[in-house]
Amino acid sequence: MCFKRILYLPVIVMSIVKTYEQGRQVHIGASGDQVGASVGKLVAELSKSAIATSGRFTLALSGGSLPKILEKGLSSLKGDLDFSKWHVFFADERCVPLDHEDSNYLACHQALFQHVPIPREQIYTIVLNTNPAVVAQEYTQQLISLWGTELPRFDLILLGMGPDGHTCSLFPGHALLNENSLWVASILDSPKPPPQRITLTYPVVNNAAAVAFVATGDSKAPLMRHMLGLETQTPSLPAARILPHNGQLHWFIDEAAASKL
Ligand SMILES: O=C(O)[C@H](O)[C@@H](O)[C@H](O)[C@H](O)COP(=O)(O)O
Repeated sequence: MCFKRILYLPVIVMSIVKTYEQGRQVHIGASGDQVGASVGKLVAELSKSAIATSGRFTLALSGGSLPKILEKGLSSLKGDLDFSKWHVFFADERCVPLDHEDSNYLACHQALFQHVPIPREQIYTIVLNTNPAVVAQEYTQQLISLWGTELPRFDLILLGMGPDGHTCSLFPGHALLNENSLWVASILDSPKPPPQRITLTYPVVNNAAAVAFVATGDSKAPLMRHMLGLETQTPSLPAARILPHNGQLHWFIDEAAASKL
């Protein structure tokens, strides 16, 4: 009797990676799960290489949909990563208590921090004050506690992009787009609620060793050509002005966001 051997191979569907203008690496995933898995893989790789060269991994996280997408990539972060060497900041944060439903810290806690052993004192959270400018000054001191007076150079900053082209809390047409001296600025009139926030500024974000945007869904599709340098718009939208001077720029998007490329 002849038995036919059937080999069942796991189907590993990888994101498609393409290179666009000025070296932007675009990773297109078929689903949110796949986008999350690819982002998780990058975080794991950069964590390992940063810890090998400098003994620590400095990361900044955003709010919006990013934490939940990152959660989908958690399995890439389990394993041999040394979370005791992680230092985590927020690319922007809403001026609300840490246990408020609008807090980016809370969203990141639920999606990531509660699952991995990052020392709590190495997760740099805002100290709330009625004056957001004071919150920004205090947060700057927290950056100084790690980098001294040198311009911070994050190993990785994870960003989202709003359908209006904002990123961090840098909104189109806002005066903060011209902020060149502060590392962390406050905003009182964010068009996306809540209105009071703090945000890293361009000098810090563009000094990162790597920046990765995570953008999914149809609402992001009309902006992608501009974001990847294929179409100019004057003035450039805030997210399109993120071009690290001496670092990598990644975009992790799903097929919906990629539909107009
Ligand atoms: O705190 C915030 O509001 C964010 O940090 C913000 O910059 C966000 O990343 C974008 O608005 C994209 O949000 P979505 O991913 O939800 O579209």
